[in-house]
Amino acid sequence: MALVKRKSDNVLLRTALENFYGAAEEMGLDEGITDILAHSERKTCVSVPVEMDDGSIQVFEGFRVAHNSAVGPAKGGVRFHQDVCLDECEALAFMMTWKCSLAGIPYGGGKGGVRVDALKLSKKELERLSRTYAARIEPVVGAWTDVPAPDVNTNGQVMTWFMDTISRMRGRLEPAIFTGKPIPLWGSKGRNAATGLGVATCAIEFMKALGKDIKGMKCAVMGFGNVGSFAAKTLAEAGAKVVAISDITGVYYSENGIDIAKAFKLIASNPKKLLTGLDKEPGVKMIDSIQTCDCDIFLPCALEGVITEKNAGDIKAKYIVEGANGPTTPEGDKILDQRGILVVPDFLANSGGVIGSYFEWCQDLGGFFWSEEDYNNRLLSIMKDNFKKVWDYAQEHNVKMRRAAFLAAIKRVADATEMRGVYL
Ligand SMILES: NC(=O)C1=CN([C@@H]2O[C@H](COP(=O)(O)OP(=O)(O)OC[C@H]3O[C@@H](n4cnc5c(N)ncnc54)[C@H](OP(=O)(O)O)[C@@H]3O)[C@@H](O)[C@H]2O)C=CC1
Ligand SMILES: O=C(O)CCC(=O)C(=O)O
Repeated sequence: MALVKRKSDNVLLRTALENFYGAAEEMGLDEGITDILAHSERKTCVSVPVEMDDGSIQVFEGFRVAHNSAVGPAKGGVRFHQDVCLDECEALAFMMTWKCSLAGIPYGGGKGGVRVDALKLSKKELERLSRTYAARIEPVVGAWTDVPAPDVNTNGQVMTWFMDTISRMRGRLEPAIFTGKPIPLWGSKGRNAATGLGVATCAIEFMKALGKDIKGMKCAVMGFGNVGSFAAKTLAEAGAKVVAISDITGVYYSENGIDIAKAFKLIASNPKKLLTGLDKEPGVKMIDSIQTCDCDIFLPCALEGVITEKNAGDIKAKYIVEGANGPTTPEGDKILDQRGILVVPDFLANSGGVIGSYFEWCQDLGGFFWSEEDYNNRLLSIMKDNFKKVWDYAQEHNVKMRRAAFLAAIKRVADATEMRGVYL
């Protein structure tokens, strides 16, 4: 029977599936294996009732998806955001499978989330939400089954509530179920900065591969959360000029470069970690769109679907390094390609986070912790090797880096699936 391709109205799932099917077809992947890999192994939906501070009850929707575990346990973050839905979690879990495969680490893909405007919750409400979500997904997570981590609006504190709740339920400490934990609680020195450091390292290696120097290059970083802030910091430290940064309060631009250390101080002093007030700094002004601002390298590090057919034609950057998951729609991608704008794809550029989580998981299982220097040296060495692998393949076969990365990533999972058999 001919392969019936899955479709979705969700932009992220549609993008992920289209990219996957395109690569699977190009590599001549068996249709049965293609169909297995186009589906998720497990999709869990839970309700998350929370007692609010005013005594009322609100019920939120929660999800956890394990896309594929042929290579190893599912691995991927948990997102708290008002747009979270099952299709979005599935798309992100799907992309985690390819990310872990490309990175050469022993995991499949997972992702989860709660549909909630996290910024509207008090700390106590956030704790109750986190603990109830953890309790409800308890049957499907574990150090050898599915290992969650931070993503949008979750952090080390949330991972601690998750870990503590499940440890209490199981009557034993379960540190290796969650990564991205604080350092005193079985976390790793280096994990907090790992994703942004990896994104910036890809940008630096990218410029090197093109025979250019990152020093003085104008960079615009969208999103100043975990990924964007450390990407901007690393780029600035490497001598790049970070001309624009943004968060939900707007886009801050300075042609002389934003003082990233000041931006860090500002978010540290803001209860919601916002950049409010940065425009009061000398030379900084607010602009409308970071996507189309004047820069050499654009690094989307916030949310998905921000480069589309509506703005891809106006992008001034010549290079894009995708820190966020799924920032470019297939239509946007086509326009970037026609315009000769080169893109380092998300699941290569932002893989430093999950590679760092893998280090933390290894350390938790062994109860032996590394220095930050060891952690970063290993991380950078893997990131540079992986960038080179994808770059070289793309050059040799005259394909885009996104296609090259998909081809390499799918092969490892398809081989594992075939060798283990389809009855997983
Ligand atoms: N954390 C990790 O280790 C990894 C994360 N990723 C991906 O990176 C991306 C960012 O994640 P992460 O940094 O962890 O999330 P955070 O929650 O730490 O930060 C998200 C940032 O995006 C900003 N943001 C949200 N909406 C908008 C918008 N419409 N315009 C501009 N900025 C916006 C937020 O602003 P504000 O603070 O004002 O809300 C915040 O600065 C996501 O796609 C995530 O899946 C990928 C790999 C690993
Ligand atoms: O650290 C991890 O396990 C996963 C991080 C993540 O969610 C991602 O890479 O998108």
